[in-house]
Amino acid sequence: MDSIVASSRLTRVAAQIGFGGRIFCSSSLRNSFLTYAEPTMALSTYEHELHLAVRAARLAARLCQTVQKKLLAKETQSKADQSPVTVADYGSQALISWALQRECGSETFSMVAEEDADDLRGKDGLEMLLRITDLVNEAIIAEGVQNAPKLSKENVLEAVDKGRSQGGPVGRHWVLDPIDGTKGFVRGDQYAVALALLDEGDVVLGVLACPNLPLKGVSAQSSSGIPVGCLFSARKGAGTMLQSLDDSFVPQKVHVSDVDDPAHANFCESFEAAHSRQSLTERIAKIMGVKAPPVRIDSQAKYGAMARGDAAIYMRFPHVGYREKIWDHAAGCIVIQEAGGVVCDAAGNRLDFSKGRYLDVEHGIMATNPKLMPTFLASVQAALEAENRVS
Ligand SMILES: Nc1ncnc2c1ncn2[C@@H]1O[C@H](COP(=O)(O)O)[C@@H](O)[C@H]1OP(=O)(O)O
Ligand SMILES: [Mg+2]
Ligand SMILES: [Mg+2]
Ligand SMILES: [Mg+2]
Repeated sequence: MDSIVASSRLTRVAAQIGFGGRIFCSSSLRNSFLTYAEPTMALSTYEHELHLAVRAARLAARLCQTVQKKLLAKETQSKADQSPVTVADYGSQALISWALQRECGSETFSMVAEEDADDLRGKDGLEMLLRITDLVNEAIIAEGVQNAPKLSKENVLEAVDKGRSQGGPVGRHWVLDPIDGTKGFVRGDQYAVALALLDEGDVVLGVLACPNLPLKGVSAQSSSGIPVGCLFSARKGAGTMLQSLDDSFVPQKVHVSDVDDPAHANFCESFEAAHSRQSLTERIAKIMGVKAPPVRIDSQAKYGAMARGDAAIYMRFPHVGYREKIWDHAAGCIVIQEAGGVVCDAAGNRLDFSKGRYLDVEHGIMATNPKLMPTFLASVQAALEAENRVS
C-alpha cells in the first residue's frame, strides 16, 4: 500500500499533536511515540520521516508563495530584484530546519542545505534578517502550530546554519534546496522546495513541493483557471505519490511514461540556457529520433513532471566547470526512481549522494524509463563523441 494512504491513521494522530508535540525520529524514541499513539500500529520504514518532510515542505512552500505574490505585485520594496528571493530562500530553509528539529530533536540532527547565514550576520544583513524572522513567525502562526514560541532573529540564524553539514556515507542527513530554480521563482514561473533524507549514503525519501506546477500536467501551464500546486513524495520501495499542495486533490500514485519509441517521446530540460548545453541536448534528441520540441521548465519540478509522464526523458548537461550539488537532485532522483524511472550520469553510473555536498557526475544527468534508457545512453555517448571530434 502506498505511503500516504497507509499512513492516514498516523497522520491523524500526528496532526493532532502537530508541530506542538515532539515526534522523535530515532527508532527507539519513535517506538515510544507509537506505543503512546497506537500500541498495535506498525510503521513501515521511513513512513514517519516522510510525513514530517511533507509537512515541512508544505509549510515552506506557503512562505515562498507569499513572497512570490508580493514580488510579482511589486509590493515588496526592492533594493534589487534578487532581494525578496533571498528572503524566501532563507525563510524556507529556516522553517524546514526548525520544523524538522522540533520533531526529530536537535541533538543528532544533520542537514545538508544550500544556504548559510553568513550574509545575514552583521550590520548589512540585519534588515533582511528581520524580514525573514517576521516571515518565518507569520508562517508558523498561519499553520496553527501549537505551543510554538516566537522565533528570535538568533533562532533564525541558527536554524539556517544547521544546513552546513557535510553529509557523507554514515548516518542520516536531511538534504534541502529551500528554493530550487531561483530564476524561475523571480520570473513567476516554476520552482520547487526540495527535501530528501539520506541514510547511510542512500536517498530513502524525497519530497518536491512545486507551488506553480499545474495539477493536470505541465502542458496545462498556459491556460488560465487550471489548478496549480503539486506535491510529489517518494519513499524507498513504496512508490511516488502526487497530491495537491492545498489538499484539494486525492493523493494518487504516479508512474513515468512507458513510451518505448523515441519518435513518440518528448524530453524536458532547464529553461535557462545558461544552465544546460542546449545545442548538445538538441543533438542527442536528433540522434535518438525524438521529434517533439523540448519541454523547458525550471528546477526539480522537471523531475516531478517526468515522474507522472509529462515528459519521457530528462536531460541536464551543465556547461563545463559547473559542479552539481546533492540538494539539486536528491529529492528529484528518488521521485523518478520510485515512479519506475532510471536516473544516471552520461557514463551510465547511478548517482552517488554519499560523497558530501557535491555530486560528481560524468558530463551530465539523464533520466528516462528502463525501455528507452539503452537507446538514450547510446545517443548521449554518440553526441558527446561527435562534439569531441568537432572541438
Ligand atoms: N550556471 C549554472 N549551471 C547549472 N545550474 C545552475 C547554475 N547556476 C545555478 N544553477 C542551479 O540549477 C538549478 C536550476 O535548475 P534548472 O536550470 O534545471 O532550472 C538550481 O539548483 C540552480 O540553483 P538554485 O537552487 O540557486 O536556483
Ligand atoms: Mg537548486
Ligand atoms: Mg536553491
Ligand atoms: Mg541558489
